[in-house]
Amino acid sequence: MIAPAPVITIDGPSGSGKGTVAGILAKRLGWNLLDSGALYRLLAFAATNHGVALDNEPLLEKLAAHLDVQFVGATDGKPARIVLEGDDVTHAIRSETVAAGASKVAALPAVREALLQRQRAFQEFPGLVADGRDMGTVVFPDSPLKVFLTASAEERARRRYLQLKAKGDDVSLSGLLDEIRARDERDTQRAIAPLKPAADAIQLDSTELSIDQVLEKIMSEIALRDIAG
Ligand SMILES: Nc1ncnc2c1ncn2[C@@H]1O[C@H](COP(=O)(O)OP(=O)(O)OP(=O)(O)O)[C@@H](O)[C@H]1O
Ligand SMILES: Nc1ccn([C@H]2C[C@H](O)[C@@H](COP(=O)(O)O)O2)c(=O)n1
Repeated sequence: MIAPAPVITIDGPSGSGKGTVAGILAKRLGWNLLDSGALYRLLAFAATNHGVALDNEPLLEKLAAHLDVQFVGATDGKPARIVLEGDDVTHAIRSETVAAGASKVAALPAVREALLQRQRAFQEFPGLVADGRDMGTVVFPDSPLKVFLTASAEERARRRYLQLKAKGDDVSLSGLLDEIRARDERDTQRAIAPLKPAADAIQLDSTELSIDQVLEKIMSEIALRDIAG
């Protein structure tokens, strides 16, 4: 029997650097990338466009099962464009409003079930780097390397502040810290697939680490496990 493509999972709270690190790692290894948070963001965005309430589980389940989305091209390990129902929503789904909506729909069991196979379909050769909240605990429990990446809420808010300011968004540091804390609370306290480290995850606190230092630590775990050939 042929072994399935290897998966490296990177889970953690918002702003810990998962997406950044996963994108660079996927590019460096030449592997596929799954940004699972994008799927929850896309669902929240589509629901709002279609006038579906973010707590209407039966309708959200249907929408999730039939989500018409394409991840187009790839630069720096990330899709160049995300197209939802024919519209380019690459940037639109990155707002804090959409993030808060994503965190709400993600708490619904039927929604998570409807998105499960779509996420698993990303497991293709030569390998997959998957980032999210439950990649190591639920979606890819057999992953040979699970990383749980954290940072203090203050540092994550600071990073998000710099990121959004650089885009020209009018945001406040204290507002972002409140949003991050609210999202942490929802993501860790929900009944299904809560944000938590898998029992066999390695935990990395990036509060005082640069992106390169985080990558270096993960690369040495990859080498230790001889995962990437
Ligand atoms: N170790 C680090 N040091 C400094 N800045 C960092 C570090 N890691 C990530 N960043 C920056 O923090 C911001 C948020 O990072 P990123 O989007 O990767 O976080 P995330 O965990 O994927 O968040 P989300 O779950 O909300 O998508 C980005 O601007 C990124 O460049
Ligand atoms: N595997 C995942 C990925 C994401 N979510 C939810 C929780 C987050 O608050 C929201 C947005 O994710 P982000 O793009 O910020 O990583 O989606 C989840 O429940 N499970």
